[in-house]
Amino acid sequence: MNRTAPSPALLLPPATGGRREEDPPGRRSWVPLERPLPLEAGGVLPGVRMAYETWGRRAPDGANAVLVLHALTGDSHVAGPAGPGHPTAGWWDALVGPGKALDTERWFVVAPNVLGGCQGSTGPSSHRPEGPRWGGDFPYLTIRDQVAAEAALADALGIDSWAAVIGGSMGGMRALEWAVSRPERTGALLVLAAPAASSAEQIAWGSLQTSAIRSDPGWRGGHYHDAPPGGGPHRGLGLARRIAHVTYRSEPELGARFGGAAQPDDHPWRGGRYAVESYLDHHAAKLVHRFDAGSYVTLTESMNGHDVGRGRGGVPRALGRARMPALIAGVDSDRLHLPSQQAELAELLPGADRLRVIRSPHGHDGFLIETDQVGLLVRELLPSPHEARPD
Ligand SMILES: CC(=O)SCCNC(=O)CCNC(=O)[C@H](O)C(C)(C)COP(=O)(O)OP(=O)(O)OC[C@H]1O[C@@H](n2cnc3c(N)ncnc32)[C@H](O)[C@@H]1OP(=O)(O)O
Ligand SMILES: N[C@@H](CCO)C(=O)O
Repeated sequence: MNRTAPSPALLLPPATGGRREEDPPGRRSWVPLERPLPLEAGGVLPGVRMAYETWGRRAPDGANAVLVLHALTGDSHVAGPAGPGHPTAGWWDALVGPGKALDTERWFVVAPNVLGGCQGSTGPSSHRPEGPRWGGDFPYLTIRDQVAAEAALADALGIDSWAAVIGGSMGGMRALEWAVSRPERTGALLVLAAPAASSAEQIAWGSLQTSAIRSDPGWRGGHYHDAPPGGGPHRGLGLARRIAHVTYRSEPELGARFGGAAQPDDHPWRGGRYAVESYLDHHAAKLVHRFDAGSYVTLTESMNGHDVGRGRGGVPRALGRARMPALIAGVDSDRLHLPSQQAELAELLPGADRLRVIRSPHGHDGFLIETDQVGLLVRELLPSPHEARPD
């Protein structure tokens, strides 16, 4: 068992209450969208900018471009060390680089920060074009809006069509939306641990998390970004992360790692914590220091509203449009995005053959942890070397 000392972050407020768009940019680039973005729920979002990172070299015709889409609290930093502008090391560092599954000698890998996020792209912590931060006035976004912004980014980068679109969890929802709404721009598809539509239970988990944030007095209707240091809803965000993290891991894993053990020197009988509580506190504290609560609410609501079949005659009909080669994978121990949901996708997508199963004790987070297995899927999906070279 890991014996990390209890983190004080939820007792002592963090310095900022969440990351802000002015943080050092690191290797990120930005593209401002030329026009206000029409939103599925009505209205437009003006002044959108999309942050992204790239690896490898773009072929003159852009045919070697691969789009990689991150999950809820991820960002554009798929590969590379932590550093200024990058609070965490690349979340798929094992997959992107020379000779790796996403071989940067061949592929031009592009990863945007999702619209509504807090790592460079426009979100609730961003300033309006001419005014204060959006805060609680930031509009409701759907997965479709996020993909529309990513398509505008692709336009700006001169990429007509992706050789492949790859994503897990919320990134998988967006990858699926790319395939259904823009099949001509999606050469191949890899969806990991994501459903065609969010289920009642997934919405229930999400709503517990947004309720935790909104019930924090520091939330102030979402208008907390200019509050004094630590005045934001960090307790609510920490609670949301604790709830979420349980759903990201499996019951057998938590049992094997922590069981009913007390955290050393912090026994529950003396007002202390169980080891598993300490573990959740640790993950909560880390998230509170690197993520904005407003973005967490916005993105969770986007996931809750995910339904690739909405207004398209239902899921089977919508998926029938996506005829590109597709691989659909689930994690066998995932209790949040159930493998049965991915089996449905594999059944209904014309270009998919069967469900691919990632074997992992770690639950939903297996799509982040089991990089050897994910790498094999990526290699299987991508066209052979002679079909895609930078020059
Ligand atoms: C697609 C995307 O981009 S999604 C974004 C991905 N990134 C994240 O989600 C960031 C948060 N991190 C995580 O969720 C996980 O660390 C993963 C999924 C990235 C990796 O999982 P694992 O390697 O299995 O890490 P695990 O869940 O065991 O956590 C390890 C941490 O818990 C700590 N820990 C373990 N036991 C305890 C305990 N009893 N008390 C306190 N802390 C503990 C460890 O010290 C370690 O801390 P560190 O990460 O600060 O070094
Ligand atoms: N650990 C991942 C899981 C969500 O899919 C995240 O925080 O984004």
